[in-house]
Amino acid sequence: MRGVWTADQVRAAEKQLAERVPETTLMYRAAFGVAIAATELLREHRGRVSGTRVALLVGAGNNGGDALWAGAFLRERGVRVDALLLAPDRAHPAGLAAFRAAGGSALDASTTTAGSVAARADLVIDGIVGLSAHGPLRPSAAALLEHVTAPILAVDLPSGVDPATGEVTGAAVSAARTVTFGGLKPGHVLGAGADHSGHVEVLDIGLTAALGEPDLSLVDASDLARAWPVPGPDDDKYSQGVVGVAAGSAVYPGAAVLVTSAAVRATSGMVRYAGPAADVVRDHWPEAIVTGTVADAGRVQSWTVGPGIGTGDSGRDVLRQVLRAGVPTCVDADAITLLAQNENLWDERDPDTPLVLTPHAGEFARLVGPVRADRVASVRRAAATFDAVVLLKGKTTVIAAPDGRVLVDQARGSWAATAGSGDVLSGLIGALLASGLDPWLAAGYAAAMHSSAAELAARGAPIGASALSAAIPAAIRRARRLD
Ligand SMILES: NC(=O)C1=CN([C@@H]2O[C@H](COP(=O)(O)OP(=O)(O)OC[C@H]3O[C@@H](n4cnc5c(N)ncnc54)[C@H](O)[C@@H]3O)[C@@H](O)[C@H]2O)[C@@H](O)CC1
Ligand SMILES: Nc1ncnc2c1ncn2[C@@H]1O[C@H](COP(=O)(O)OP(=O)(O)O)[C@@H](O)[C@H]1O
Ligand SMILES: [K+]
Repeated sequence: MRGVWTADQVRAAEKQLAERVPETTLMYRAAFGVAIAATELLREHRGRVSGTRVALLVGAGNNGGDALWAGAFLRERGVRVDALLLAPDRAHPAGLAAFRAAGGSALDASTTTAGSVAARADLVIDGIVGLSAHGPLRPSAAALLEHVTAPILAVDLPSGVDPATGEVTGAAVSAARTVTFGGLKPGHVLGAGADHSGHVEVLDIGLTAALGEPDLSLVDASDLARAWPVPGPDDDKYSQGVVGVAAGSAVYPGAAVLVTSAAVRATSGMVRYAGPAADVVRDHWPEAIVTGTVADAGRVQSWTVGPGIGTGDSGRDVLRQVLRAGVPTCVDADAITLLAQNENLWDERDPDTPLVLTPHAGEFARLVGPVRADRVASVRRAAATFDAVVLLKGKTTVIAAPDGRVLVDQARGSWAATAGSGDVLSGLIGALLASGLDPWLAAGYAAAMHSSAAELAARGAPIGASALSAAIPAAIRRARRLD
């Protein structure tokens, strides 16, 4: 897993390090890394380094200091570097002195020539604001940015992106690449921040070891490869877990088929379907064992309940029976709405039964009120409130455990935004729960595999949920590096 640390954690690590390493040394290391990345981008886009033009957008703090020092290094490589100072009186003094000593030219960003300097650059380095950013870019920085056509290299974070939430509420830098220090920050991986950051490179600069436990984690392909259950020599049809699917209705048989499809494809465990769409499910998935009711389903190691069951009496009865079964359960779609509308249904749950709730934003609002701008905080709170894993869907999927652990899955595209794709996700989660995975990891791994399957299925053109489901084996192969 890749860790993500908050600005406060980075500052604490810096403070701890300050006893041994002077602040200027850290800045020097950071700036050197920025300069190297700049030379790589120049070579990529202009075919050379020497003789190119770089413009620095320099704000009032240390982020601007990093940019100025990087500019000084670039001067040594024969680059013409202009620093556009957004707060000339507060530009980092040592950085500015080093930059000028190296032959860099600095001008007030409010002068009329600043725009044309920004427009002529082969590369722009964004040192406007970093960890201490609040709100969108100030108007002066936003106006300057409008002149830029060259690729932008962001120092630490793309300016205008909220470092804590990834939120973009106005003008913001869209970087081709971001060089950050110590570890990833929430602003790189959440919401619009992920797209604004471009390719993110993490430089240790001596901070990483002092960061402690990450605030959030990202699932990477190696986690999926290691943890995804595949049958071994001693496995049989029961040993990877039996998944129960309580989904669909006479009106919505498709939901039952989609959940079942994902559960069948995710692992080699057995799938039992229970509900009014039994015939339709059998027609599509002869390997599933089907019955008309949850009571007749037999033993399972997990349930997925909700998609297409409706929010009326019959749906309520289904949910009640599943909650009483006492096995790990993925509660999705109509089952979430039922829980929101009938608080007494919570009483049916044995407190030891792990639940994974998988709301989209609308269902989340029904459960606990609207998702706040700080999505992670919202989901963390909900997970603690319900003593359940809560997975909030969207391009950025946030998965929180009741103990506060959070996983984030950032989809590379939005191809999964199609009807029924949530049913596929809940089928995947059910299969991983049945295999015995920790519910938080089950939800996180399922979300990551789901977005990978969406990307593979789409390859640049819209898809339906059936195609997404059909790409699950390819996504598993890709994670296991077997494609
Ligand atoms: N913390 C660390 O360990 C290290 C930090 N370094 C650099 O230091 C940066 C943090 O520096 P600072 O704490 O001085 O603060 P910043 O440079 O992030 O911000 C400086 C000032 O910008 C202004 N500002 C805030 N929001 C703005 C907005 N939306 N638009 C325009 N201006 C805005 C504020 O007045 C703020 O105090 C990091 O991002 C990184 O680049 C590096 O030098 C290396 C080590
Ligand atoms: N804009 C988006 N980009 C990427 N993935 C998305 C986007 N919107 C939704 N998704 C994903 O698609 C799925 C949609 O689930 P859901 O809203 O329950 O749809 P349905 O009820 O039609 O199945 C979720 O896995 C969600 O994370
Ligand atoms: K920046």
